[in-house]
Amino acid sequence: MMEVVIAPAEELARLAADAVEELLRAKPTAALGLATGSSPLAVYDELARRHAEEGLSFAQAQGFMLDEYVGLPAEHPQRYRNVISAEIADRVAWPADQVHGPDGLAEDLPAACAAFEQAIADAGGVDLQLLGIGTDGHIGFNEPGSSLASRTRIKSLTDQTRQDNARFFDDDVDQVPPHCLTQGLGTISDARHLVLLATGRHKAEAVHQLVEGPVSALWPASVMQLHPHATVLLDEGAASRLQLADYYRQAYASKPSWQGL
Ligand SMILES: N[C@@H]1[C@@H](O)[C@H](O)[C@@H](COP(=O)(O)O)O[C@@H]1O
Repeated sequence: MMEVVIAPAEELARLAADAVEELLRAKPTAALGLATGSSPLAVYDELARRHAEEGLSFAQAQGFMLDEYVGLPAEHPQRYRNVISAEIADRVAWPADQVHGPDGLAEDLPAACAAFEQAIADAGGVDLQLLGIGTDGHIGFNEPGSSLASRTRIKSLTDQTRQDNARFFDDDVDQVPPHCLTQGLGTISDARHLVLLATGRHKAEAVHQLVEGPVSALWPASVMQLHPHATVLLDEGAASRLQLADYYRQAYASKPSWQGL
């Protein structure tokens, strides 16, 4: 089932944080899937606040990153492991050995991908996966053309994605690595709950294809239509091309208050 929620960005971040908090309070050892990019930042801010002010604990939780660049030096601030440490893990005192990612510096990259898949399996699978979406419809770094059944592997980034991410690399597209490791669409789909956040009109076409397009490798996020529990959190801009927006609003407005995401 896919649920679409259209609300102001602050409310979306609170809703996603509520889902994480509810999970952690019920299952302190839960496995959380962590996304990079701008989209989840407000969620991480809210989780950090709840950790500091309300005692929300990540001490027993496991974290699994979605993706990583290949070859960025260990200390590079844009290495996703460092981004995740700075944006969430360090702020909530999450023990570093409980936050896992595919190793973009490994000599043997396929072996690193397999080890990461094994770590997810050993943790019993991901309970809740946070996601953003690229303007070309990627989730993780599963670019258009990705197999809907793919597992963690090496991918080449599209020019579009490298241009989109150049803002994190001094606006210099040549500094954006051409390759990455990413959870596959099959890996992501195995998570028990998918929570995707998208804000801004530049995401509107990708969001329309995700929610209302045909399920197709051309718009990789559309694989979420096959998921039994997917939540899509959108602001007005990101929702601006949805054909059934009024229906989604009505369904959410009439939702029983006891029902979470
Ligand atoms: N690899 C990441 C994705 O995991 C992210 O969801 C997406 C959107 O990024 P943003 O949230 O900054 O728009 O692109 C990045 O390249």
